[in-house]
Amino acid sequence: MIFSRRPADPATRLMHRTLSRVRGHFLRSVAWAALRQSAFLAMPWLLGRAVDAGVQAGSPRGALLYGGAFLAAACVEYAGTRGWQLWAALADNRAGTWLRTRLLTAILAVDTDTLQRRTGTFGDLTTRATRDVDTVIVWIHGLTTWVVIGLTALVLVPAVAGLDPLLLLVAAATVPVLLVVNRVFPPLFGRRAEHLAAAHGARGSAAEQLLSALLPLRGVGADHLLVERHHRHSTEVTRATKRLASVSSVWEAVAFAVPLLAVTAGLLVGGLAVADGRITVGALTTFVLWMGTVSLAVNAMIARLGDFAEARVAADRIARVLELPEPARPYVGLPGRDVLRVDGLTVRRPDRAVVGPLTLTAAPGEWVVLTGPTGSGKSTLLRAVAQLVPASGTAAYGEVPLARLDPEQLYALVGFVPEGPLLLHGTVTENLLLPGDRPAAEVAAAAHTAGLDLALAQLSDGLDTQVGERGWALSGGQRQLVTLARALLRDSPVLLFDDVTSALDAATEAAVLDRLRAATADRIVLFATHAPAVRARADREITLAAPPVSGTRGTAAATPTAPGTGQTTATLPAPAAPPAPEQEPLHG
Ligand SMILES: Nc1ncnc2c1ncn2[C@@H]1O[C@H](COP(=O)(O)OP(=O)(O)OP(=O)(O)O)[C@@H](O)[C@H]1O
Repeated sequence: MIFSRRPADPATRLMHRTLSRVRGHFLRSVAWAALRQSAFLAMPWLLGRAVDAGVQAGSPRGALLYGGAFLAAACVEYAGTRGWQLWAALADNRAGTWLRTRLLTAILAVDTDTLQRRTGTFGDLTTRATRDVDTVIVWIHGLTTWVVIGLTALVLVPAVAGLDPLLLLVAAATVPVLLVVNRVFPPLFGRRAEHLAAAHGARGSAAEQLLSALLPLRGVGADHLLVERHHRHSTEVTRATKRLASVSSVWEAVAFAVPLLAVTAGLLVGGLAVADGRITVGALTTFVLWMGTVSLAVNAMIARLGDFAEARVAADRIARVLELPEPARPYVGLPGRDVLRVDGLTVRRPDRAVVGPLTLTAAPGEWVVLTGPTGSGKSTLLRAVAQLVPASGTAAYGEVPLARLDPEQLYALVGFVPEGPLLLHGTVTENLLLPGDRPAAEVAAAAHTAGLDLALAQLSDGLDTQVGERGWALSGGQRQLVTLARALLRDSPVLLFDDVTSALDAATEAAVLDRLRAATADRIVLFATHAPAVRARADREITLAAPPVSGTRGTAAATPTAPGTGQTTATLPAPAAPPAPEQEPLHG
């Protein structure tokens, strides 16, 4: 049974699971489609009967009777088609929503390194959530057609045999040819569909980079490279589309021609049978019309096989993201205010120097600064504490390992502000309230602590200022402070700040840090920065050693130093190892 068998490979398993989510809608569409096809198949028979027995010279009775019967069949056909398409559309819509939700849930439950390993780039990930999901739902939409095809075969085999066994033989001669055709083409079609999906993913990435990096690269005169890269990938999509279309067009044309050849043969054989008096003209009419229906059914079958091949490729791409670990279950018994314990936290990445180990304990009210040379791993370790990159060692709040928390609990406990502030199109307030609604007084307090009154002083709309796409209508410092205020609003007992004051002038930075220090008297703050102003206000400082030269194993031991001194015990930094390219290089 289509819903109960457990298929082996992840793509087919995902397709089955998606279908079983919309079982009710699908079965309704099947019922309506069966009704429609029954009426559709009855029409040639009615026509044949009308020719043979119904329509007679001198009497309108037969014409009226068969005309009425034909109209009734047409009405049933209309109602059936409507019900079929309606339920199929509802099924595919619901399936698409379910798949996209699963995809988003899986993405949110996983760290960025793992996600990147599985999907390559964010542009490609977007393609999986859009084009690939759409491809799967096209398959779901078309699935009902198989019932129509099956019903056609079920009805027409005995019906054609009833007209004349010789006609059935002619119709049956098409089957082996069709089987061969449908064995030769699908593997080739599948390979080319796979190539096309990959080309779409690469173009999605290029489009994403074009939009996000155009401004910075225009500054160095490299924007044309992004445009060229997008163009190159578009050309590849066009090429892959043409290659797929060339297979599918031959496949479809050959498969469609076979039943038409059978009609030709049937006309000859049937015509001779009419001449012999073995069958009537009406029966021959019915046969020819039915073979027309067979042509349509074969055509639909080829289209559905193509949909299936493409959907398998798309489902495989989606399944590779969904294979990510299941989200953690909510942890019961979360402590109130407690200490943050980081023990031997180490990040290992292929072809990169080891980052860490980091070991520290911080109590509520403490500010700990993580400092060290460029590339020493400050941001990486902060992300590892926030569970955003996979790491060995532990980070725990009290006795609760952060790795065991579900995302909701983790984000309630740990607020992380990355180095590059990202805002969404809308007002400052809307950006502050992205994590959820908060009372106006709390918004005002967080905005004040983050120094938005200072940073937005020259903007007449204040917190109602439109920030523009990705916040580009604000200055770098303003953007940093909005993201800082947004994190403060979450009231998390642990705050991780990655160089969040790097774009501020000295006076604003000092004012913001003083307010922040006062507002976080009962919170743990971990700062990754070189900024002297932050280091001067910290209780403790941990200095990471310089990253080792590429190819060697890391020895980035963390060295604690005296509280508030701003002094480090690190030796002079060695030159940072150049990072291995992760994506297509910009040159060439
Ligand atoms: N997603 C990633 N995949 C692989 N390697 C990464 C990734 N992110 C960072 N790295 C590498 O980890 C190392 C540490 O980078 P990180 O950003 O943590 O340094 P940092 O000390 O914060 O530097 P800076 O002071 O410049 O902000 C670098 O060699 C970097 O190339």
